[in-house]
Amino acid sequence: TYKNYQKARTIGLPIVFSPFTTLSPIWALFGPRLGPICMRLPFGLGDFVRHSGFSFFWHDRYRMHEQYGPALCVVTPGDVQVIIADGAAADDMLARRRDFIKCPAMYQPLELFGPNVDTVNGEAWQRHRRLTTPPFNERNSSFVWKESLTQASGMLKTWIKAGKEGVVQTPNYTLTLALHVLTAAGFGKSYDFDAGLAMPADGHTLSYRDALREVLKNLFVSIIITSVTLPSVMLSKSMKDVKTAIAEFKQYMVEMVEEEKSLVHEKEAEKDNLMSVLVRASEAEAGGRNGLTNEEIYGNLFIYNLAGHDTTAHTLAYAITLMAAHPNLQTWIREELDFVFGGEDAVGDEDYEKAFPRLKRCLALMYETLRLYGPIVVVPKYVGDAPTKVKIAGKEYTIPAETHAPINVAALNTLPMYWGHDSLIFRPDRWIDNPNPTDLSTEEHFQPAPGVFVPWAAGPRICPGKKFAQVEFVAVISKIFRKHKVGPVLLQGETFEDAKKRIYEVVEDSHMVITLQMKHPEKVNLVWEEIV
Ligand code: HEM
Repeated sequence: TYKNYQKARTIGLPIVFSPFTTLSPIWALFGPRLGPICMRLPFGLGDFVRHSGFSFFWHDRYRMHEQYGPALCVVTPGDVQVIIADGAAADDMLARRRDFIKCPAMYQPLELFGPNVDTVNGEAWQRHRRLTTPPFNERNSSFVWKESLTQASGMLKTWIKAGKEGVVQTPNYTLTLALHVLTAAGFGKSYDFDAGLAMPADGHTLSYRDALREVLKNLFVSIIITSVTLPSVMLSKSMKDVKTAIAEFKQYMVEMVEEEKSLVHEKEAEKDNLMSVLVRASEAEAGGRNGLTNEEIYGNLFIYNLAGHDTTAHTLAYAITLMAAHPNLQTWIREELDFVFGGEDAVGDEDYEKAFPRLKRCLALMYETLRLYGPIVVVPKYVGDAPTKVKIAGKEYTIPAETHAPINVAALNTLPMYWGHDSLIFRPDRWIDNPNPTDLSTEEHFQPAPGVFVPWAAGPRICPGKKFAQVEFVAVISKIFRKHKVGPVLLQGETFEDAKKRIYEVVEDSHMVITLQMKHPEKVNLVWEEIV
């Protein structure tokens, strides 16, 4: 710790201590239980919890920066972290991918099917990025739009069927929806929203969707199983199921990629899904050293699924749960839906090109949900082999080699200096400039200063699925709120105001499980009704 303290002192930022290193498995395991207990210790002894682990960053929001300033150093026995919540510094760091890399030790576990665009740095990243970004084109967005509408219709039907008892566990539904959008728009495999276990393909024991769902649901176990060879007797039944799902999913990828490659050679047209475009982009370079190996293709196909699933699904779940607390916001969104789909120059539901750009309030709802309940709480950057300089609040600092430099997104999203004194209040209309109730076509989105609002990161490593997620979110919201409304099931003797308070308790009681999610969504059941 003393060595790390000396290293931190050279930086010149405020210093705090934590007994747990950034990647500490012990704290990852016990922190969620021990953290809240430690925080009650007297004399500020448990203060370290606030800067130990991403769940705690989220709960703290901007407060540690109010206390220590735009950046602080956390010294632990294993490393030094410089936590940064300064918009201009974040913008600069995100633009400099060579100076602020992804920590190899942190991302390597995500290579369970192969190296991919999310895990590599340097020249390798450039090659992966060049080939993995073309699939996210407008043809694909149009596909995402249509599939999201279809899935949302199915989801809404199930919700209406739940009647007055209400829908329990809204995130389970949005997870299914996001999975189905990915299987279709990502890989050309469509499923009905309420399909039970799907038929496995020939030679398989699980369907593609069910294999993928099992791997995503059990990511930690999947990582362990793929990184250590454990004898079969040491595996529990559920671990064996995960192992089967991993093998099945891999086999599906092998088959899909092989088939796509043979289609390329038969000169069959490219399809709109991510896999088809990725395989073709890579094949176009095959033979040269610039293509992707099969392992790299599998790695990227998996990372599309991993990065695109929980993120979008939980953002939708938070937005819908919060909307249940705000009937006035539902009216506000519906005003826009009536304007776009029912007004004088009405747009057809399926017309992605015309509808999506006009649904500014729907996208504002996504922005506001991401601001307060975004799935990614920090963007974890790392200074590699050589020290580097960064300007924080106008003053230059040198960050030593091998130092973590997480960008505190949860703090940037809530600092009153950027968002005003109501920064912790959920208010989607803060994103709309020129509000004019009589002419919605003049509404524009508010643009925060560079680096302040970076839920998808920014710069060269910005999330390539940003548009995919936006299109999916907006399509779903436009479908479910067009002719329906949602509210909480009231408990006995409860008023709507009490239920609203309960909703806020549930969304605030969140934690990080790779992404941010509610701990107990089952504490608010939601009733869906048609508007008559
Ligand atoms: C609301 C939804 C989403 C959010 C908030 C989000 C956020 C992010 C963030 C913050 C990063 C940078 C992470 C880092 O640097 O450590 C990232 C990277 C990435 N995201 Fe997303 N994402 C979302 C949806 C998606 C979707 C739908 C896909 C694909 C279908 C996707 C694919 C990726 C990939 C492949 C990367 C790695 C890019 C690179 O390192 O060059 N994401 N995302």
